Parts: sequence; C-alpha cells; structure tokens
Amino acid sequence: MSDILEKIKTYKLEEVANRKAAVPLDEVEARAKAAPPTRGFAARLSDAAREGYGLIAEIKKASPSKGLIRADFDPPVLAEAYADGGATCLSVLTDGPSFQGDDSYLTAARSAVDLPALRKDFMYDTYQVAEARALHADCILIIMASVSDAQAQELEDAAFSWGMDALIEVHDAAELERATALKSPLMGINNRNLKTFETTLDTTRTLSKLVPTDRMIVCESGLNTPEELADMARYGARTFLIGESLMRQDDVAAATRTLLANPATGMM
Ligand SMILES: O=C(O)c1ccccc1NCC(=O)[C@H](O)[C@H](O)COP(=O)(O)O
Repeated sequence: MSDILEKIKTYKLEEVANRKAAVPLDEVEARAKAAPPTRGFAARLSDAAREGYGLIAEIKKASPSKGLIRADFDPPVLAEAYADGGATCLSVLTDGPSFQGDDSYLTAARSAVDLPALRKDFMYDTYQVAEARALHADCILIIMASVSDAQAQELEDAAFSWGMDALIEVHDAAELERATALKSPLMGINNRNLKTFETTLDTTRTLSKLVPTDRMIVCESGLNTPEELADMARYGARTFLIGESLMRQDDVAAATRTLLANPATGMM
C-alpha cells in the first residue's frame, strides 16, 4: 500500500477505536435510524447523466497533495453555490488530519440544499458506515487500494443496509477487476495515483475500456475544463467528481455552471 494511504489507515484505525470508546455503536445506530431519509445518490447521478453530465461537487478545504486549497471555507455556502451552479450531488471531506475536514461539515452542507451527499473519508469499519448515516450521508466511499475484498464487501453491505449507495474507487486494472465482484453501479476511476499524487486523465482513458456496461463510470480527480469533461465523455464517463479546480474559484456557482455547459453527446 502507498505511504499516504498507509499513514491515513494507521491514524484512521486509531481514530475509529477512540470513537467507538467514546460513542458506542448502538448510540450511533440510534442516530442513524433518526436521520432524514436518503436522497438517492446513484439514482440522481444516473438521471443527470442521461440528460447531460452528473457532477459530484466536492467541498474540500485542503489535501495532502496541495495543502490549503481554500481559506474562505463555509460548507453550507459552498453547498448552495454548487447547487446553484447545477451540481447533482455533494462530496464532503470529513477527514481532519489530512484534509482539514470535519463531520459537522457534511451535515451542515447537506442540510443547506436538496442534493444527496457523499461522506468522503477513508472507510475500514462498519462503525464508520453507521456514523456516515448518522451524519445524514447518502453514500460512502470504498477505496479498493486500501481495503481487502472481504472488507469492501462488508462496507458495501453495511451501506446498502442503511439505504445508502457506495462509490467504489479504483486506480488500476487489478482494483477494477476486484471491484466488479461488488454490486454497486458506481465505479469511480481515480485519475490521481494516491502513492505518488501523479494525476493523469490517461487513467480513465485506459481503465474505462475495462468497466462492465452495467456500471456507471465516475471520473475522479484532476478535472479542470469543459474540454476535459468532453474528452472523458468520449471514453464513456458522464459523471465526474471534482474538487480542487472549483474550490479555487471566487465564484463557485458560475464556475460550476461553465463546467457543465454544453455536455458532449457522442462516444468514441
Ligand atoms: O487529493 C489528494 O491529494 C488526495 C490524497 C490522498 C488521498 C486522496 C486524495 N484525494 C481524494 C480525492 O479523491 C479527490 O479529493 C477527488 O477525487 C477530487 O479531486 P480533485 O478534483 O483533483 O480535487
């Protein structure tokens, strides 16, 4: 496993152990059961992709590869800007140590709009899945590079049991092959190599050919322009996960609108 994923896994497992000691699972489950209903993350993406593009717009203050991305950071205001600009779903970083995220950002951002939200964190334990629902998440992330097949299955089952969706993230052919054993229709191809941080859209160009036709490609990371989205659409990707390039804009709503204008029609 990569250095950064290794580091994240080490502190995340410790964080989960501390959280379990502080808030027992049955209490988290009670909060999850009391949460508002899920909003249908995968279904909204699929509907949006049929009409044009589906955008998962990410609320991301900082990252291990770029440091601080946005100082003026107000999650509900950013969520409203994304919704105003035409985003389909939100992704909200809840990891503190590497992304300056916070659990409260997810609940606050989602409650400001009508969009479904992904809890963007590093998931290893079904306790975190119940926590995600308790925070009102509609979807969780499963990074194949950082979990075993059995863990991935367990996390996906837990997500489904809470009525959530699961975005399965892959970066190479072996991970993609493992991901096809899961049921989720959402196949995220991460253009960023989490070992080196090298980001290239060639990853989607290569892996898209291996994605079964019953899966929806979510092209993730390193996307900046409408031309890049049109290029990726030619490889079958009509849904996108975008953070940094939008987070760096003064007018987030206008930038989101510009990115989504004139979606490509054909495929290669
Ligand atoms: O963004 C990072 O530096 C990073 C480092 C280590 C693990 C994950 C990381 N990013 C998570 C993501 O998947 C991105 O936030 C997401 O795809 C959006 O990417 P971008 O549009 O390039 O911000």
